[in-house]
Amino acid sequence: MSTTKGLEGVVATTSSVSSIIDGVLTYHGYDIDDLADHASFEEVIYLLWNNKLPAKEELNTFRRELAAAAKVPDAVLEQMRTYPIDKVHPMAALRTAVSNLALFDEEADEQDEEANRRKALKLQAQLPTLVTAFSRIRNGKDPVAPKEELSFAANFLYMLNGEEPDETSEKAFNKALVLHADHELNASTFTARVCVATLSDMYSGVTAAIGALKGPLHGGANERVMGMLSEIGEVDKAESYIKDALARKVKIMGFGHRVYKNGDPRAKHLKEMSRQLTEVTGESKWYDMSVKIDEIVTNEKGLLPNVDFYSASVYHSLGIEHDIFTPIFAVSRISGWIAHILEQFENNRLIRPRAEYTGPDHQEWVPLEKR
Ligand SMILES: CC(=O)SCCNC(=O)CCNC(=O)[C@H](O)C(C)(C)COP(=O)(O)OP(=O)(O)OC[C@H]1O[C@@H](n2cnc3c(N)ncnc32)[C@H](O)[C@@H]1OP(=O)(O)O
Ligand SMILES: O=C([O-])CC(=O)C(=O)O
Repeated sequence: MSTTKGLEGVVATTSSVSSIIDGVLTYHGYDIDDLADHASFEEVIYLLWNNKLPAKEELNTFRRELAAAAKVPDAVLEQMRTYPIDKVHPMAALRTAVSNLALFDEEADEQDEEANRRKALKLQAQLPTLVTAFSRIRNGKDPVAPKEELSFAANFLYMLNGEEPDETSEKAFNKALVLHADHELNASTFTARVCVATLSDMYSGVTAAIGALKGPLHGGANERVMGMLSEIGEVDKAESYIKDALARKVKIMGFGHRVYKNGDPRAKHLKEMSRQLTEVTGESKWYDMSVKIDEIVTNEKGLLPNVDFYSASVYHSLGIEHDIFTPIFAVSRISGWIAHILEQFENNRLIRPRAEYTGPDHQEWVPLEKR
C-alpha cells in the first residue's frame, strides 16, 4: 500500500460542480473571474445546484423561494438564547444550530430528490438567519426577520445590522459570497461528501462540513488573518512581525494552498475590494499592511495569498465582527456543499479508503493486574 500524507494529489471522485485546472477556477465551466464580475450570489447557487445559469424568470422564482424559506423555527432561536452565548465561538454555535434545525424539519431524513431539494433551499436560506441572529442575541439585540424583497447579500447585512446596506457594501458582499461558493474537493466539501455517502441526511452532511470549515487551516484562517493584522497594528511594524514569525516557523494565516502553487485566482478580486473599501472607510492601513505582508511572505517563502487573506480586511471594512468572518464563509460555501451532496446522492458509493498500519505486530495480551 502506498500513502500520500493529507491525500495530496489523490483524485477521490469525479465532479461536475467546479474545477481547478492549471490554476483556473470554474464553477460548472464558468470562469470565476466572469462570475465575480457579473453574477449575483443567487445566480451562482442556481448554477451550482442545476448545472446551468438561470433564465430571468427562473432566477426570479428561485429568489422568491429562497427569501420565503429564510425564517427559522422559533424553537431554534429560543434554544440559541440558552447557549453560553458570550463564551462560544459563532462557528460552534452555527454547528449546533444547524444540527438543531434538523430536529424541527419533518423531512430531515427523507432521501428522495424532491425532499433533498426542499432541504437544500431551507438550509441555504436559513444559515444567514442563524448567523445574524447569533450575532445580535449576544450583543443584547433581537434578531431581525429577513426581508423578502432584498437580495441574498443585502438581506444578510440587513439582518446583521438592522439596517439595509448601501449599494457599495451590498455589491462587495455579493462578490465575496460568489468567490467563496465552491472549491472542488476542499476539506469541508470532502467531509460533507464522506458523511452523506453513508446515506446519512443533508443536515448531517452540512453540520459535519461546518465542523471542518471551522479549523484554522481551512475557513478559520480568515478570522485569524484579522487577528494578526490587529496585533501588528501599524504598517511599519509588519516587516519585523512577519520576519520574526517566519523565523520561528509560525504559519502566516491566509498564505499557501494545497492546490494553487502559482496563486489563488480569487485573491486578486478580494485584494482590489480591500483597496476600495478601506479607502471608503478611511482605514487604508489595513490594505497597506496586507500588501506589505503579501510582499514579505512572497519574497521570503514563495507563498502567495489565498482566498482568506484579503477577505479579512474586506469584511472588517464592512463593519463585521471578526469572529463572524468564518460563519460568512459557511453562508456562502453551503451552496457548494449542497451541490456536492446532491451530486454524491445521484451516484453514491460509500467512501471508505484504507490506512497503512504502522503500529506494533503480534502483541501478547497482558492481564490487567500485571500491567
Ligand atoms: C479556504 C482555505 O481553506 S485556504 C487555506 C487557509 N489556510 C491558511 O491560510 C492557513 C495557512 N496555510 C497553511 O497552513 C497551508 O499553506 C495550507 C494548509 C493551506 C496548505 O497546506 P499543505 O499543502 O499541507 O502545505 P504544508 O502545510 O505541508 O506546507 C508546506 C511547507 O510550507 C510551509 N507553509 C505552508 N503554508 C505556510 C504559511 N501560511 N506560512 C508559513 N509557512 C507555510 C509549511 O510550514 C511547510 O514547510 P516545511 O516544508 O518547511 O515544513
Ligand atoms: O480548496 C481548498 O483546499 C481550500 C480552499 O481554498 C477553499 O476551500 O476555498
